[in-house]
Amino acid sequence: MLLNHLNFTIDFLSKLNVHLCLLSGDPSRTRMIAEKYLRKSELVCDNRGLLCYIGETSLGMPIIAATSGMGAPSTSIVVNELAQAGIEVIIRVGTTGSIQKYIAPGSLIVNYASLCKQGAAKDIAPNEYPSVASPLLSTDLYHTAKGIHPSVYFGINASVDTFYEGQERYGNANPHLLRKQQGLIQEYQHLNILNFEMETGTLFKMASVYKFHATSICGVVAARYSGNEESEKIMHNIVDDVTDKTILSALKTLENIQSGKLILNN
Ligand SMILES: O=P(O)(O)O[C@H]1O[C@H](CO)[C@@H](O)[C@H]1O
Ligand SMILES: O=c1cc[nH]c(=O)[nH]1
Repeated sequence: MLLNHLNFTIDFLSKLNVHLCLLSGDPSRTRMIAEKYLRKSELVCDNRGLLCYIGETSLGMPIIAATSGMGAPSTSIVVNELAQAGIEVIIRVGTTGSIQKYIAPGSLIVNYASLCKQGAAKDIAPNEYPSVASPLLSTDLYHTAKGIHPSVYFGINASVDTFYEGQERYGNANPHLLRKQQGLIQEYQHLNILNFEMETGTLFKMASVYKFHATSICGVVAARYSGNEESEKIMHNIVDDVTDKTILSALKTLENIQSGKLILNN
């Protein structure tokens, strides 16, 4: 049977025995994972920009590189279908904006929990349901990333539904933010929330409800703490470097599972 949006069959993946996934918001990141980091990669889905590739890690074992698209609704569809296809471990490999002044662009952030302000997640679990990563997977990813990059942070993120209003951006089509959005960055600094992005919170809730393992690593491409209009924009010059480091870290953690070095509880 074909999955509805990922146009491969459940049987196809189960025959290949693929249970591990790297999930990117951006399809070009998915393609880069497949073409630059996986052996024998093969495109298995190109529906609606949701590119998915199957390939082998350096251990010669299969993984899937999949695309969530931007935001929770698209993520909820892709993750549900990946879970139907037997995926047991998902690492989100993303980009993010830093909220804390001590986290500079170019750093990496592993999130182990989210403040999940996402509408789609409310269809899956009550709002109060914790949005938490798999502890063992996240810890391994954090230590792995520390071995690859000097500047790695471990903490809570805010997953929101909008890139502009929900992340307190002023320099765009809507400079008149609702009162509840004004001062958000300062409030989140006091709450020790490290970063903004748009998928992790829903992914974590889905992982707990569906019983699979998930964590998230993002490269910091915007400094949202400075109040400076320029720094509100994505720093395209650092995207490639941080993307490489996030992918390398996440792949190594999946290889730790494949080699038996990392054993996840059920
Ligand atoms: O880089 P990706 O994985 O797309 O993640 C981040 O970038 C997008 C916004 O530009 C959102 O999807 C956000 O979560
Ligand atoms: O500032 C940013 C950067 C990437 N992704 C986001 O959601 N926000």
